[in-house]
Amino acid sequence: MAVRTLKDLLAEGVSGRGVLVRSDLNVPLADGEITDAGRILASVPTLTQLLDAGAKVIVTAHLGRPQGEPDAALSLAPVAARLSTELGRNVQLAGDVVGSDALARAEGLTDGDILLLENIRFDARETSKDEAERTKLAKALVELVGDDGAFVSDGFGVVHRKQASVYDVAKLLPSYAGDLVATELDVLTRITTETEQPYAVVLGGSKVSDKLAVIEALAPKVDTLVIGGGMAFTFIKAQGSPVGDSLLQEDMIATCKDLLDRFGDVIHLPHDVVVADKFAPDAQTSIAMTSDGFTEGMGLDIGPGSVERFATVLRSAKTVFWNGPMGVFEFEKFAAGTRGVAEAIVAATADGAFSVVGGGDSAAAVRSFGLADDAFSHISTGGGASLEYLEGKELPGLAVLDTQE
Ligand SMILES: Nc1ncnc2c1ncn2[C@@H]1O[C@H](COP(=O)(O)OP(=O)(O)O)[C@@H](O)[C@H]1O
Ligand SMILES: O=C(OP(=O)(O)O)[C@H](O)COP(=O)(O)O
Repeated sequence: MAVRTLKDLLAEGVSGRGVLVRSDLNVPLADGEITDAGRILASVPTLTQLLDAGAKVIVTAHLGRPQGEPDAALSLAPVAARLSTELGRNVQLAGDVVGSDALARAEGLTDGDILLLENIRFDARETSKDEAERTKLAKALVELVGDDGAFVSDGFGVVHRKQASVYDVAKLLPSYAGDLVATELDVLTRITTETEQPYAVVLGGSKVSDKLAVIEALAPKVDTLVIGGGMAFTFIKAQGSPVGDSLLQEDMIATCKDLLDRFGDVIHLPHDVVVADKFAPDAQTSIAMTSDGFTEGMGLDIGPGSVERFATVLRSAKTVFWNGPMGVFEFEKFAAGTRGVAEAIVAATADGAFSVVGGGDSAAAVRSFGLADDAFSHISTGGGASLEYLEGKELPGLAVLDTQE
């Protein structure tokens, strides 16, 4: 694959040119406050180089999953403020995505200025399945940077999405991979080409349908597949136990049953879980064995016995990839599973394993436990993107950068 890089663009010269940068600034928020700025910090090197070289930088990014219309709770305003601090420059925030305010601000940029567009997913065309609709939005983005503009794809966490600001726009402008995308790919290439056994993958989190879809391709490649978090309950249900009001992907129960039949020796599921009477930090909790299941409440963490078992397999792994918290770690009562898994991976890393933690919330979790970034071999900004790469799938946001030279 031949991809032009940021270095190539800087060598061509960007002074006075409009450069559209797709970053992944999808950071976790609590009461409007950023709880982990990892993705913002990771976007800084590419942006700084472009600004120092005199580009007029326009950044586009998403926050959460709004339903194609403005949602004040998912405005990028807190992100613009934090990015200003990290860059040491004023980051203007447009009041819209590609509307009159964005256009006026883009026209007003001078060399070395930076503008952040409002949450791109406020525009329904961003995630449309209809290519013509996505192309219309991509064209509006191109208009903001002008005819001699360029596109830098730096949002690694979103390169697995065939979306207007990730994929379609790259067909319309000279396009380059940013430094973050290049760094992340280097690490993932190492995991896939220099994989030392035992190779363990740990999956959890709440994006259940996305992640169940990767297991089929991943299971034959790994020695151990540890499954916790919201992911686990569809498997537990497939084993025949009730799971109360836990996260459940009904239409995947049969698939999970089939996966267990074929990869039962590789897949490790929790045998106990922490059940809460409500989704709240002060919920009443109990431990349920998954062989019995539970009819009331919801499973919000793996149980203590499962933490021990998972930790034992992970401590002896030589390659580990982890995406998705084991429980609702944001509430202290449900953080023990994620903390236990994190500590086991740290111990394996200290013993020489190559470990990668990926995903916005997974990275936030390990930092919230006070574990140093260098306790792991790499903390990736992409969870789903990394998983799809490890699965061997073509990532649209990368494939579109291929110049086939
Ligand atoms: N059992 C569970 N029930 C509901 N939510 C869960 C459960 N376990 C984990 N989560 C939630 O999953 C979220 C992270 O999921 P996800 O976005 O898939 O991870 P990442 O961002 O690391 O890729 C966290 O906010 C966490 O609270
Ligand atoms: O948070 C993200 O992915 P992740 O949870 O897999 O790390 C990315 O910003 C992509 O978001 P999306 O899964 O809503 O497309």
